[in-house]
Amino acid sequence: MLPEDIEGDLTKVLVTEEQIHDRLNELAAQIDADYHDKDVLLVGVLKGAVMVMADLARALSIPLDMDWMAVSSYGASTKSSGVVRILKDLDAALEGRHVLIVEDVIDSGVTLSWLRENLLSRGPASVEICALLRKPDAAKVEVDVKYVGFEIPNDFVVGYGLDFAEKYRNLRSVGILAPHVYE
Ligand SMILES: O=P(O)(O)OC[C@H]1O[C@H](OP(=O)(O)OP(=O)(O)O)[C@H](O)[C@@H]1O
Ligand code: HPA
Ligand SMILES: [Mg+2]
Repeated sequence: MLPEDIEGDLTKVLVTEEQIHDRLNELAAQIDADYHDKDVLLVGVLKGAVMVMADLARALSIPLDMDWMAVSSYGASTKSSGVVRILKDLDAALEGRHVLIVEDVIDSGVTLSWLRENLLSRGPASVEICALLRKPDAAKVEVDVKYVGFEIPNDFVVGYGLDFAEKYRNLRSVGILAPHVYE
């Protein structure tokens, strides 16, 4: 259920709390199998990936480390600026590490294609990506993503970590933001 004062801000709920929970468990089973003999470092991309990271990490059975990076390209807008900035870098060194980037959404692909290259330049053993949502029709840059939760239409969505101007991140489901909120 949505809080009453927010209900009118969404045109519809796209992915429910239960669907997210079930899909993350499926992805966690794949990741457990793929990394059973490897030490994995989960890299969460602040702030949007906080919820995915927290729930995915708890669904995994393999031992793992967690680190965080903050990058931003949207600010208080529904359009990517196209320029990715590091707001907070990783604490961990990546040489020889198996890195799994955890993201909320791949929209234009600009953030993740930039981030993958940036992390690859630090000498890790591998870099893969797990994203809860992907918008295939919005892709400006192709990104090779190993684990995807849901493919969604090219609408601006909020909830489960995803914001508009820092709001709505705490919604339990993912919904389409009504255009009257941002137009
Ligand atoms: O594929 P792209 O078009 O690059 O968009 C995806 C990125 O944009 C959002 O982050 P944002 O810059 O809004 O920062 P936030 O996570 O703090 O909200 C989202 O969390 C992804 O990181
Ligand atoms: O649809 C979106 N919602 C929130 N943040 C985003 N960042 C890229 N795409 C989106
Ligand atoms: Mg954002």
